[in-house]
Amino acid sequence: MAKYSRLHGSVGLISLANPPVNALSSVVRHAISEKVAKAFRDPEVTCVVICGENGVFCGGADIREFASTMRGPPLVPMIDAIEEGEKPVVAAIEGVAFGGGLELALGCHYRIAHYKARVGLPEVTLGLLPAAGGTQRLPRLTGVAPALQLITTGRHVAAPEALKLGIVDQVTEQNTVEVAVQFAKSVVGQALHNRRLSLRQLSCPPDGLFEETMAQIKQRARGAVAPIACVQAVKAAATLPFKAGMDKERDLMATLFNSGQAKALQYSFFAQRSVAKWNLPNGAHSGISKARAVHRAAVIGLGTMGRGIVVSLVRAGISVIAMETNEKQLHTGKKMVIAILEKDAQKHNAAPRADLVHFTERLSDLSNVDLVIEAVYEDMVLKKDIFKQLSMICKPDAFLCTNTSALNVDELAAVTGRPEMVVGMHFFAPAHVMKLLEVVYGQHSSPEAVATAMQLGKRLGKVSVAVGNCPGFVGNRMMKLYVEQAHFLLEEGATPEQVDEALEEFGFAMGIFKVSDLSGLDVGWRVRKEAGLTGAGVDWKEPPRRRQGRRYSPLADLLCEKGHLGQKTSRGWYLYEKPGGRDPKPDQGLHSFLVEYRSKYGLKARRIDKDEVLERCLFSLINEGFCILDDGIASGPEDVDVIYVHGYGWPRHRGGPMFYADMVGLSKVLERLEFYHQAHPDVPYLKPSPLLRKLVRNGSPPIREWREFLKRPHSHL
Ligand SMILES: CCCCCCCC(=O)CC(=O)SCCNC(=O)CCNC(=O)[C@H](O)C(C)(C)COP(=O)(O)OP(=O)(O)OC[C@H]1O[C@@H](n2cnc3c(N)ncnc32)[C@H](O)[C@@H]1OP(=O)(O)O
Ligand SMILES: NC(=O)C1=CN([C@@H]2O[C@H](COP(=O)(O)OP(=O)(O)OC[C@H]3O[C@@H](n4cnc5c(N)ncnc54)[C@H](O)[C@@H]3O)[C@@H](O)[C@H]2O)C=CC1
Repeated sequence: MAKYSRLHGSVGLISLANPPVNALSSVVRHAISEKVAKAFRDPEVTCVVICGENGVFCGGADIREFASTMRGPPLVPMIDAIEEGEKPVVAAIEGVAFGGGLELALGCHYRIAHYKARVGLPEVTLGLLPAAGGTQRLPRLTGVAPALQLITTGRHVAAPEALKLGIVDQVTEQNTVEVAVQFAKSVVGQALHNRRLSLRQLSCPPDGLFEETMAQIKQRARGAVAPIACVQAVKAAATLPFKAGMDKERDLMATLFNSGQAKALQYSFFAQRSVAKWNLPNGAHSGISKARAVHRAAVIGLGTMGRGIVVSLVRAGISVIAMETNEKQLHTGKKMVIAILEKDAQKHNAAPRADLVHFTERLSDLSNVDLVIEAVYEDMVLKKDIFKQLSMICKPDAFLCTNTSALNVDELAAVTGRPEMVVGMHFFAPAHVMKLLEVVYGQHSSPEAVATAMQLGKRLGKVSVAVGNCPGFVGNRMMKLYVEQAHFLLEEGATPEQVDEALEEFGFAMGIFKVSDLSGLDVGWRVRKEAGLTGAGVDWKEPPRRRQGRRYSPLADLLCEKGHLGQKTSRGWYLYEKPGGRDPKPDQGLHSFLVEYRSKYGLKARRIDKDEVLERCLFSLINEGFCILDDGIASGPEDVDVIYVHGYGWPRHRGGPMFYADMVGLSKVLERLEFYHQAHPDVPYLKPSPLLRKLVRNGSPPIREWREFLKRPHSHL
C-alpha cells in the first residue's frame, strides 16, 4: 500500500509501504495512483514528495506477481500521470530505487537521493527490460551511451555517481525526506516543462555505439535475449519520438515477458535468496542457529586457493594470519596478496589494507584466531596431520574449516578433539573473484559452526550454499560425470573443439576442454590418482579402459604423462602460443593422438552431433543432481542450481541444471537417459535416478513442487 499525509499544510507526502523493499505490487500501484490523484485534486497541496517507508524507496515491480496474471493499474499510465501533473513531484530516494522504482522516480520532476542510496534498472538480470518508460526516459536524462550501459548490464549506481550522470538532482547526507520536502516547496511555481523527461530531445549517439554494444553483449552474455532487446529499445529512444519509442518498448517487453529465459532468471533470483535459508538433516536450520562473529581468521597454505581466500577475508575487514611452510610459496603468495590489495586500494582511492595480514611459517601463531581455513594440497594424510595439530594449538572455541574440494570432512573432524567445530568451506578459483562458497556440514558439525561459515561467506560477498558431506560434495560430484562424458565423446569420434562449441552455443562461457586447459590437467590427475583410478593404485588385471568395474577413459592421464597440462605447458586439449598463453588453437598433434588412441583400442570414430554432446554431458550431470537430492546432500533443486550458476559457469539465463531439466521436460530427460544407459551399460551413472523416475511417475510436477518428493529430514535435536 501507500500512505498519504499533508506536511506543512501544502506538501502532499506519499510513502510506499510494502515491506521489505516496497515492491510495486498491484495494491501499491493502486494506492500510489489514488494518492497522487488525491494530492493533485487538493487545492491546498502545492507540491508532492514520494518516498518509501523503512529507508527504502522501492525495489521495483513485485517480481512474484510476474508468474500470475498482472492485475491492478499498470505502471506506465501511473508514471505518465505524475509527469503530466501541474504540481511539482519530488522523489526522495533512500536505500534503493531499482527497476520500476527508478522508473517511478524518472516520472517525478526532481530526484533527491541519500548519499548511501543506489539506483539502477536491473530488469535485464531478470530477462526483461525496463518497460515502464525506463528505456525511453533514462537516455533523455543521461544521454544515450551511459543509459545504454546501465540498461544492458543492470548495474547498480551509487548516489554520488548518479549525481554525476544527472540521474538525481541532489545528494544529501541529511534526512532525505525532509530535504525533499523543503526542496519541493522551493520549486513551487517554477515551470515544469523542462522537467518532463518525455518532452526532452535527445542528442545523437556516437557512431557505431549500438553495433559495438551488441557485439560486446554477444561475447559477454552468449545466447541471452534480454540485453539485445534492451539495445533495441534504447535505439528506439534515440531514433523515434517518445510515444513511438514507448510502443517499441512495450512490444519488446511482450516478447520477453513470457520467455523461458525470463522465467529462468526470475527463478534464479529467488533461488539465490532461498539458499540463505538452510536446513540440515538433523532439523537445525538458519532460523534457529546463531552465528558467531569472526574477528581474526587464519589461512593455511598460500597456493592458488589460499591467496584468494586471504584477499577475500581482508576485503571484509577481517584480520588474517596467513601461514605457509614453503618459503618460496610464502614469498610469492605474500607478493600476490599485497599486489591485489594495493590494486583494490587504488581503485577505491583508499589506503591498502595489507596491515590486516600477518604472514608466518609457524602453525603455533594460530593459537588465538576465531576461525581457520586450511588450503594445503588435496592430500588426506597431510590434512589430517594439520587438523590434529590445530586441535591442540587453537583456542577451544575456534572453528576449523577445510577448503578441500572432495575429501571426507568427517574423517578430518574425527582427528580433532572438537568435531562439532569442523566444517568445509569450499571456495572456487580464483577465490577472491568467484561468488560461490559450498559450506559442507559433517555428521557432527554444530548448527553454530554451519551458521558461522554461512554468515562469513555472506560477509565475504559470496553466495553460500550448505551441502552435505560426500565425495565432491554437490558441484564437483556432478562435474566429474560431465567431464567423463566429454572424454568418452572424444574416444567415440568427437574433437575437443566440437564438444566445446556445442557447450558454448548452449551458453557456457567456455567449453569443458578449454576450462580444463585453464585450470590445469594435473588437478584432475591428482584426484584420479588419489581415487586409485590411475597411477600406483590401479588394478592392472582389469581390461584396458575399465577401472573399478566400469568404463574409464585414460585420455587425460596420457596427456598428463606427456607433460601436456594445459595453458601452463602450452599444450593440453588445445595448443597455445607459449606456456601461459590464453588463446586456444586446435592442435593437429592432439587430433593425431586421438586417431592413434582409437586405433590402438579398436574404437571406430563416428559422427557425433551437438544434441548428443549436450544430452550426454548435461543429462548425466542432471541425473547426478537428482541422486544428490535423493541422498539429501542438497536440500532442494535451488541449491544445486545456485551452485552451478555461481560456481561452474552454467548460463544464468538457463536457470541451472535442475531448472533446465524441468524446462526440457522430465520424461524427455528420463527417456534419453534410458536410451544412453542402454547404449553404454558400463557407465552406471547413466541409469536414471530413482527420484527422476518417481517425479515422472507422479506426472512431472514443476520444480517448485519437487521438495515434496524428497525424503524429509528428521530432527535429531
Ligand atoms: C507487461 C508487464 C509490464 C511490467 C512493467 C514493469 C517493468 C519493470 O520496471 C519491472 C521491474 O521493476 S522488475 C524488478 C526490478 N527490481 C529488481 O530487480 C530489484 C530486485 N531486488 C534486489 O535487488 C534486492 O532484493 C534489494 C537490493 C532490493 C534488497 O536487497 P537485500 O539484500 O536487502 O534483501 P533481499 O534478500 O534481496 O530481499 C528481501 C526480500 O524481498 C524480496 N524482494 C526483493 N526485491 C523484490 C521484488 N522486486 N519483488 C518481489 N520481492 C522482492 C526478496 O525475495 C526477499 O524476500 P524473501 O525471498 O522472502 O527473503
Ligand atoms: N585449485 C583449485 O581450483 C581448487 C582447489 N581447492 C582445494 O584447495 C586446496 C588447495 O589447493 P590449491 O590452492 O590449488 O593448491 P596449491 O598446490 O596451489 O597450494 C597448496 C599450498 O599449500 C602449501 N602447504 C603444503 N603443506 C603445508 C603445510 N603443512 N602448512 C602450510 N602450507 C602447506 C604448499 O606449499 C602450497 O603453497 C586443496 O585441498 C584443493 O583441493 C578447492 C577449490 C578449487
